[in-house]
Amino acid sequence: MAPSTATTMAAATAGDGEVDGSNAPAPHVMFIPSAGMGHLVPFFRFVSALSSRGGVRCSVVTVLPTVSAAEADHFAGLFAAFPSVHRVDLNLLPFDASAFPGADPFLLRWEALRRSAHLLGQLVAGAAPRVSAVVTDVTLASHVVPITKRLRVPCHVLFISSAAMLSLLAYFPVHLDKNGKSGVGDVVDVPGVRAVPRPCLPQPLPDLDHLFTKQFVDNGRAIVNADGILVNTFDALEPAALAALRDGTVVPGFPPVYTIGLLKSVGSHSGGEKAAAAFAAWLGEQPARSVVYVAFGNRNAVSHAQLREIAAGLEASRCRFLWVLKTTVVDREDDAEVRDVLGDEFLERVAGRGMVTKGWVDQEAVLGHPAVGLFLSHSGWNSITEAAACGVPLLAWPRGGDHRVNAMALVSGGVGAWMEHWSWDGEDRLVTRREIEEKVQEVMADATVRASAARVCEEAAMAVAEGGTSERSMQEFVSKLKAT
Ligand SMILES: O=c1ccn([C@@H]2O[C@H](COP(=O)(O)OP(=O)(O)O[C@H]3O[C@H](CO)[C@@H](O)[C@H](O)[C@H]3O)[C@@H](O)[C@H]2O)c(=O)[nH]1
Repeated sequence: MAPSTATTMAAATAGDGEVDGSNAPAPHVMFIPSAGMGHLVPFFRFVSALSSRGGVRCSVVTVLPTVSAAEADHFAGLFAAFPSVHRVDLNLLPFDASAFPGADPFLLRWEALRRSAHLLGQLVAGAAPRVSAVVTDVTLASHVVPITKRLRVPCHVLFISSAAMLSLLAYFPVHLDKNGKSGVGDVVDVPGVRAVPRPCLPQPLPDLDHLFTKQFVDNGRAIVNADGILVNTFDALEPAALAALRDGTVVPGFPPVYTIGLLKSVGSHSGGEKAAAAFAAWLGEQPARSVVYVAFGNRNAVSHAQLREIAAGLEASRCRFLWVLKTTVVDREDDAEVRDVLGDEFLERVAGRGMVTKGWVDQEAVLGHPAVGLFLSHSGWNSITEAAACGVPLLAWPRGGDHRVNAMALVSGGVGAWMEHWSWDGEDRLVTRREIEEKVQEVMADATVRASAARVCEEAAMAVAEGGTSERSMQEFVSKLKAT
């Protein structure tokens, strides 16, 4: 198979690949990722993990055009690092977004992808060797699951958030059916897992006509018909949610749940080596556990007024910090300079003890650096899992979407603290510099939180080691693939 070559649909072939000891042809898994770095990063980690094990042919649908430069870089990085992973291009059909004024660009991309889903069906049906199984991103589940059923190809859903969030997704349609005209109500009580109060739900969810809600409900109904769900978590981190999903308490007849986490990068996928070297050099000069790493993911623009409070709070905390600052929703396509946002004077005052960047940072590497002692984060699930894998306590400041549900899971899992009353997107109140200063200082000094995060780190390592829960789950999944 030619490395890293794009194919047209008709020529989609995964090449000869490997065969297992029985001389049976290796199963061919076609991956269908979605958009947004928070979705692509774990998807690529899983493709890398599966590909590295050998004995499975992997092909990855690459949707063109990509939403951002960061996404394009990551696709290129995956195919360069794993030449045996086959690239299958899909050109999106034109999509008129005018019906959804002001909608989030990633939500629009998911909708465009969903409306091109029949093309995905042709890619699956036309591939050679025959596709033995599909792994789809959850955002496309309601379109991909029925297509694969028609084609009689097993379909697994890769769920890139917490098991807690998976339980909410699976149960939410049942909740709506039960509630009838009352709609969402004040609380969604997910059986066997937890009651999620309305203010902790993703913001658009109470609006049943919202595009997000429609996709959420459709996907929630569809995943029940998938052949399995792969979740980037591990049993000791979310025992209650996983047990309730597996034993049918959340939704009767729920498909098998495979815990495959915590996923880590294998090989190099991201650009920004120069920047990474600069941060590593600076981190290398800082005392152990002295730096607060501050980042709110790829999709969370924080208002300028709130950014100024964060800046003042970090400065007043007298802690060292590395801050990845973002002011727009699409990954890194952002023209404002750091000094335009924070001012030269601030940057001069914190010079030497604070680094601020708007570039792409290798977050996994930063969290793995011994100088980092705390992660002030929006609690996107990838950020939580990366911190957990490194034993870095997290101070969660949810901004939107699944963040508050994830924050509940991180607190019960022992990964860190959650500022429940700090406002998130759409709420007016600014979190003040004083609140940020005090909380950062408090959690930095909290030995109990630190010890708990260190314990989770050990448990995470055990889960993926030989005989660990996630390793066994992964083996079970691969055996199932080989049996198809
Ligand atoms: O400069 C950067 C910025 C981001 N990242 C990586 O990008 C990912 C960010 O993921 P996450 O922390 O989950 O945040 P979002 O980008 O906000 O992710 C989206 O997807 C997640 C998984 O579904 C959800 O939990 C989030 O709510 C949703 O916003 C992580 O792997 C980071 O390591 C970097 O490496 N460098």
